[in-house]
Amino acid sequence: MTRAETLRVELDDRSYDIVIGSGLLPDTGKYVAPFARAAGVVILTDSNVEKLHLLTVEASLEAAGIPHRSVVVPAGEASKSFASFESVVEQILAFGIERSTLIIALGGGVIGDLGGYVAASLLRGLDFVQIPTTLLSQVDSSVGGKTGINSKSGKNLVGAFHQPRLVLADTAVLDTLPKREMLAGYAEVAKYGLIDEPDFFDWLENNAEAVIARDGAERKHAVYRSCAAKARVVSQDERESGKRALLNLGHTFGHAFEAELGYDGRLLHGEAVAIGMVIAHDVCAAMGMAPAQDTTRLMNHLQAVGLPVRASQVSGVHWDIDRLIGHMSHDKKVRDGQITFVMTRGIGKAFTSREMDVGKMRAAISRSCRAD
Ligand SMILES: NC(=O)c1ccc[n+]([C@@H]2O[C@H](COP(=O)([O-])OP(=O)(O)OC[C@H]3O[C@@H](n4cnc5c(N)ncnc54)[C@H](O)[C@@H]3O)[C@@H](O)[C@H]2O)c1
Ligand SMILES: O=C(O)C(=O)C[C@@H](O)[C@H](O)[C@H](O)COP(=O)(O)O
Ligand SMILES: [Zn+2]
Repeated sequence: MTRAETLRVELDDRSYDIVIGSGLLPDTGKYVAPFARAAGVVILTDSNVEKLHLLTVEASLEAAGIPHRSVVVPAGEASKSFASFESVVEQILAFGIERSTLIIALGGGVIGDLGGYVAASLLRGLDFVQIPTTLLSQVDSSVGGKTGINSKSGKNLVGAFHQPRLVLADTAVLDTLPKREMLAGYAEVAKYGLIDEPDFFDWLENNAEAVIARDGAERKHAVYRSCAAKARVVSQDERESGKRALLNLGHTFGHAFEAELGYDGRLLHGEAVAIGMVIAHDVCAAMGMAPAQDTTRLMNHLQAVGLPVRASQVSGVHWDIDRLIGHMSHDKKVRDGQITFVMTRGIGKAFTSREMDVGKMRAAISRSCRAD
């Protein structure tokens, strides 16, 4: 077995490990065995990951004597839908499952969110294991138990908190990931530095290229550090009643862009988050609470790695600011009709507040949407 590092998400009654290493996928059976029963496992994956990595996982389960079946959905955000949820649930029920059947979500955040919600719903709750295969899912979505699908009204509006039993992150599988997807995941890596780890942001400024380019020590460090940050927050605030909301930095804006485009792939989640994080810094600078140089520093870094930093970079879209602000009203951080925003005093100094200057926010969104 390859050398792996293990982190633990500490929760009252459902603590679990995050195992991170290079070349773990062929050992899936050994890692999953403690959670698999005679009823076996159902692997949920998407049409891209099926071609690249499903056989490795199936062979490993075979070798470990674990009965398995697979369900494949089309790749992409559109699979986080009611239609896809129904189709997956019906296919799995037709297999004849039991409460001890284990679900494995093998794929990116779409598969993790959909698979986790399917697991939460089937027979009122099956155990599941996350095997994240994108940078985004390895550093963020596989950890923390937020599962769900999108609705016409907005992003992730239907779902459940359902923690996995194990997260198995093989950094070598990222070698097959397209560059654009790698960059989208990188936005969520940078997010941890921006929230409260300025030293990590400094490190990323010097090492981003290596993190993105190859399965080496830098990539493993970035995945480990991101998971450690997320595990810490989730252990303290599993259900987002306080600190966990910081993980939403840039998301109130980013989700509005995604919803407006109907999740059609013109803007990936991580790209939307990159643009949203810039808006968050920009509006806080305009409100006089953060140094304007930090917005510039953030934009320079994201641009240097190849991420979009303005909504105007999505070609052929004329953004309607009122509609974008309308989408924001569906944010899950709305209380008593008011959004709790993730604001910042500068890089590494994020905080939550309801004291948003709506005029300055509108201006910051407009600056992002305007080509210049
Ligand atoms: N639950 C959470 O806490 C959380 C956190 C962040 C994001 N999310 C959600 O995650 C989703 C985005 O996840 P994502 O960026 O992983 O997208 P994704 O799941 O769509 O994967 C991106 C693309 O990469 C392909 N792919 C996956 N692994 C591959 C591999 N190893 N090699 C080649 N291709 C591969 C997929 O088929 C897909 O086309 C969004 O829906 C977002 O809302 C959830
Ligand atoms: O885990 C969390 O908490 C996050 O907010 C992580 C985000 O990166 C992620 O996109 C999450 O799905 C957003 O959650 P939502 O509750 O705003 O839909
Ligand atoms: Zn996110």
